[in-house]
Amino acid sequence: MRNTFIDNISLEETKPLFFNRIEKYSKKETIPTEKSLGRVTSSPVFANVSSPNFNASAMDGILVRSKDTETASETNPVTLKKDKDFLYVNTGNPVNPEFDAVIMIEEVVEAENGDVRIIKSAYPYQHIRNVGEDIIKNDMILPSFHEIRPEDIGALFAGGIFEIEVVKKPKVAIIPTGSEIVEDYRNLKVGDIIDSNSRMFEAMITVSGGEPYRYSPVRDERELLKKNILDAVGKNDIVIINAGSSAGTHDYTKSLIEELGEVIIHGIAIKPGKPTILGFIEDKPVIGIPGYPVSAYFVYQEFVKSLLEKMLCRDDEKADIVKASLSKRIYSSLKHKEFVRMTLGYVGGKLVATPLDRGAGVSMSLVKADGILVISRNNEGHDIGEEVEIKLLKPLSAIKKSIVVIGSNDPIMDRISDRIKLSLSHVGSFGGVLALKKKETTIAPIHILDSKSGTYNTGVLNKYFPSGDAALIKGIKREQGLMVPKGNPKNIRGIEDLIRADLTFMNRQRGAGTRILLDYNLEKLGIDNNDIQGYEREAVTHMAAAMSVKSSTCDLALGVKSAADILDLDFILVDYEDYDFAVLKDSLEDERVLKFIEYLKSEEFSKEIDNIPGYKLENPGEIVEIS
Ligand SMILES: Nc1nc2c(c(=O)[nH]1)N[C@H]1C(S)=C(S)[C@@H](COP(=O)(O)OP(=O)(O)OC[C@H]3O[C@@H](n4cnc5c(N)ncnc54)[C@H](O)[C@@H]3O)O[C@H]1N2
Ligand code: MOO
Repeated sequence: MRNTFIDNISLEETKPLFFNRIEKYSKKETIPTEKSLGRVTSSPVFANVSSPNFNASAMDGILVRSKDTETASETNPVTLKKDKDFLYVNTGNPVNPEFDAVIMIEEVVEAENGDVRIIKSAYPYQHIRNVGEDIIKNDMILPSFHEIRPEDIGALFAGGIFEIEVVKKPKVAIIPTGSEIVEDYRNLKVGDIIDSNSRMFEAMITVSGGEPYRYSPVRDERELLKKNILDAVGKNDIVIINAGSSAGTHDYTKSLIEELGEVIIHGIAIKPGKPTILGFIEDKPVIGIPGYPVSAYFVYQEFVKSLLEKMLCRDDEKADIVKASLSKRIYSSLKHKEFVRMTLGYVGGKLVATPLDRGAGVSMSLVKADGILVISRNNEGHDIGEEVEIKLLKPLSAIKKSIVVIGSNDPIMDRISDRIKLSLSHVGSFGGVLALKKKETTIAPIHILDSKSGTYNTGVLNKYFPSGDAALIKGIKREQGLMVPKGNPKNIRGIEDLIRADLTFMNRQRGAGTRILLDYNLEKLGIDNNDIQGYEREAVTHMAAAMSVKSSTCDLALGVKSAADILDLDFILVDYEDYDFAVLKDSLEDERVLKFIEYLKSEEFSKEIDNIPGYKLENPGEIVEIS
């Protein structure tokens, strides 16, 4: 049976319908204070003892009676008799009740007979810490519903609190569902998906102050899922059911929540996360979270995190927001509110935001994201260059360190970014040149062949930066060639074979340097594009092109050797090309760019390249001026 009806209610309208039914969580437990980090107090905590609980010297020196010192001055020093008028004391020692002040040892002149002379009077209670200076017995150390921090633990111990009553961690059951979901990565069969979401939920629940309880993936069988849901509801405070939320034939979550309790919402106007289900069974919140990892992340953030915050009376944590200029146009549908993962970086003092992959299945877009752009439901998107607000996922100080790199893609960039923080966006060589022109990137990796001169990269910069404000940082030389299945079963020899009727090709997108190299070679050989099957099909990265060969979507594609190697494909060399870094001359003074150049010139980089077949170096880091 399919779920046919899915609501499309806004996130803003949904929240009160759900959260108004959630009550403050009242279960408590007493735990050792040293184990209380991150826990939430259930009631105010009052001190058992004062700190200090005696009058204590605040300095190393002598204990005196202040009235004995009243007349002391440089011209009229006062002598204090050993054992009678003063006692030696160290910082923290109790103050003998006979005395009422401390003079620091530096201000004391010691005579040979053991007496001392002082030249300054001491006022009553000078350098004495009174009983309870820090904490007085019965003072409130922490209020209720306070999240305990390391400094709180210190104060609790000082106040004699060795055990503390805290709110119990709400128990959150995670039930991953789907017959395709497996727990082991070995022997993966076609169709198997590793259960990654429930591992992410476990960590998120822990961060939110809950106690996760993860079930093993449940096969798509209605009765089995029902049994697991009932078990989870019996033992937990919140139940998350992952996947099976949509309209598939095996999506039982909604009908089971309906059967066992009540469904409040199925379908929210957000992307990703549309088929979310919110309901209650035995008054316990039950949330059906969509299966795609990115949908799972956002639905957790919007509902489960807020739920735990509300139950634990924690402040809802609001991300910091920054304004940034968009480096790409973003379209969005009026049907939903959208959460777009973005990378951020400073280019010439301006914060630039670039969207990452928007697919709900691309969990790496969350790993790479510096922030989130929320596009509201009544908004069709944003223009290139428009100023937008981004919710930060990383501190701005970390974002300031990274260099924005927009342009052509090469697997070597990931390796460089392991050393020098790069914020990478792959738009092809020409996209990089245009981004540089518009000052939206600091570095543009390019490999553009000038078909007249047969040289790389300088031609295009001469053309686009005629006033000479660009420069080229020499990068690497890489082998470009035909990627074909292992063993080259169709016996492909070179570019000339592209017109063979038994071969289908996969091209790269317009503007990609690899495509220009292809066209250059086709022209040299006098081949017409129209004679190539698949010329119009486009992959956006070398890896995507290699993947299409690996998955038999095509017979061959043009790309770099490293991509072919990663996927264990055969490779037929076409040419070496120059993969260099275009920059604006100004940024040659940017500290981050200087570090990048230094790394290209380093022994470490040269060793790294030596280990990867298909690359060679010729003066990496050298600056070529564009006249
Ligand atoms: N006809 C329609 N089809 C779909 C709709 C729709 O409205 N009409 N909505 C789409 C949207 S949007 C989403 S989101 C998904 C949600 O699907 P389900 O929640 O039913 O989840 P599945 O289809 O079972 O899985 C989706 C995807 O996620 C993977 N997955 C599932 N569990 C895990 C896990 N524990 N760890 C990692 N990955 C997991 C699963 O294998 C699938 O690839 O429905 C669309 N379809
Ligand atoms: O809304 Mo679904 O959550 O896009 O992938």
